[in-house]
Amino acid sequence: MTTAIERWTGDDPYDARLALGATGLLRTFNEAGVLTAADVHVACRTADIVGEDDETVRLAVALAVRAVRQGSVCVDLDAFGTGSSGAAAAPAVVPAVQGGTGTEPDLLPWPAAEGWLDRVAASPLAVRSVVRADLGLLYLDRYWREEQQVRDDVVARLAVPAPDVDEPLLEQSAARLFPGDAYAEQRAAALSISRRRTTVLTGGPGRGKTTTVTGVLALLAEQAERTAGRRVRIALAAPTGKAAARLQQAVADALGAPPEVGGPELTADDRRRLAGLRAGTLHRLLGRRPGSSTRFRHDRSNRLPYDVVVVDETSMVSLTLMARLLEAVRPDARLVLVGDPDQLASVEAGAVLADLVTGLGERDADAVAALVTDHRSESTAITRLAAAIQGGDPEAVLAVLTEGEGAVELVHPDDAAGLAHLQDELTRHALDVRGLALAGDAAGALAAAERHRLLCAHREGPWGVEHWNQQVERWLGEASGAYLGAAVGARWYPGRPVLITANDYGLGLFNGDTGVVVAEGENLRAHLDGGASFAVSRLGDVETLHAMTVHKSQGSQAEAVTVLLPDVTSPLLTRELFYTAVTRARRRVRVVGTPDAVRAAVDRRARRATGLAARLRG
Ligand SMILES: Nc1ncnc2c1ncn2[C@@H]1O[C@H](COP(=O)(O)OP(=O)(O)OP(=O)(O)O)[C@@H](O)[C@H]1O
Repeated sequence: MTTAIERWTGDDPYDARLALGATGLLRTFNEAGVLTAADVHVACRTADIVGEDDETVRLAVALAVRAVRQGSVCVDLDAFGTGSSGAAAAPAVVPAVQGGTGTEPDLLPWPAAEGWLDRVAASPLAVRSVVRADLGLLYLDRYWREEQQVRDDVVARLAVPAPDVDEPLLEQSAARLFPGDAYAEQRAAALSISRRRTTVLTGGPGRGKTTTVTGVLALLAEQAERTAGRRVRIALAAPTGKAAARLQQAVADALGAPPEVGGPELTADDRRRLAGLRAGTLHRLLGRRPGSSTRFRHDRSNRLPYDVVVVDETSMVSLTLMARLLEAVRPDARLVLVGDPDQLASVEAGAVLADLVTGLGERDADAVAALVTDHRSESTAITRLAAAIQGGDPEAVLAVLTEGEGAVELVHPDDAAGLAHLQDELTRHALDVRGLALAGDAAGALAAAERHRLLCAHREGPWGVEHWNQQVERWLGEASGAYLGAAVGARWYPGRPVLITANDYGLGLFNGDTGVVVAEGENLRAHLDGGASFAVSRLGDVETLHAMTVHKSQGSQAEAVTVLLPDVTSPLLTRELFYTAVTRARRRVRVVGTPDAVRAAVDRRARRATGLAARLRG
């Protein structure tokens, strides 16, 4: 085995992750913390049904189930087996968790890499399409089909003849909407998007993605009106409610903003043509189908009725959701996938945006438009920090963090004064939000909540969300002379920031929506970003949001951000996590962690095994 491997650890003989009935190889790998009970059970059940008793094949299937659980779409057995050369599409490269009770992964009886996948490919499990061996990788059937479908739909979209455009009009409007050298990069991207059916538009924070999208929409609306005499039908979507609300606000701001001197000029006609543009979640766009979480109302037989579909924060879109989106978009519609491929990938399996950028980019370079110029002047230190993380140079990252420009700082976890300062700031921030919420000022409380965000890698443990939520509630309670928080039986209180954790189509609530609980007379109401409000008794799946995970923070930003880096042994500590956390901040970033944790974060990649890039290339 050439790859470090993430394991669970524990010394409880009744741990639910232990598969008590397991035998042989699966038992050994389960006890070592490599496989969970669920991985073992799925492998055993499916193998039993087809009568497959080769233990190495069963182990391979269990590793494929495990891979999906960890965000990969498939597993590269070659990277695990002994005598392997360590293939490129390696499984998640993460450190072995120290102090496990079981055998160290390197000492486990891994099958020889040579011939392992071939045995699986010849097994009745592959013959009956339970698993698929393809591209040297092993897939569970569903993910293989989805990856194939995404590839086929993307390639089919590339083969559709280019849309008709009035070139002189396009050139003229592009020069008006993206004037001069300052907008040259965005103008080129906008022209390319306008002339194609499918484009991926990439760029980090502040690279001008929203400005480009707004300008493109104005170009296309003008083309539709002047050449076809009709309104262009536009859908704007993002994977979470929060990201959709942010997109909506950004587009509304761009449409409403007075033209800057030398900047883009949206005419009254542009504004009229785009008036009323609204953004929503991808789930809402595709339409719920009762009884199914993976199928939607709009699909291949009931396409979306839009000429242009723009998806923001595409890095958060899983393989499954991308498959559903691609089958629902009309083949002749323009599809613009916008995002930052350096961010963390989707919570569910896949790394679709990154795969599209590499795979599609190699197939058809014009299909990927990259914006690289930073237009944000608010904090150059944050920009430099993000660039240093992207560049993968730990010492450069530490240098930016310790230069002490005020906008970025590094606090050692043993620095008592630094932590006391953090406590003060968190308490003051929570008190501000509470004061406004007690006064019934919902808009003020929502705006105040956005001023600072505390981000953790983990949910549990001393550097996890649960601990820090309780901690802030205790400090807030002490400072305001009240008992606050679920820990003291007061789950709902004015000033409680909340995060919705499940979609509720009835109430129009989406996983990722955020808000604040506000006092209204005797009653408590949760006011959400985006305008809706509900009596707190109507909300089911909610968490407190004094702290949140970096994963959940994707698609949102705050004035200031504090990032709590976990210990170097944490498998979550990766470059993508660190970059995503830091780029949530608009003006100030405080990183709490040891220099070694910073180095480890920059050095480790959160790689996911997928075959999409290779499929798109081929
Ligand atoms: N070419 C440009 N010249 C000067 N300022 C620009 C240019 N393009 C965009 N801006 C300004 O830079 C800021 C960031 O632009 P924009 O919101 O389009 O970027 P973004 O990539 O969408 O950022 P985010 O990822 O944070 O949403 C905005 O204030 C915008 O007005």
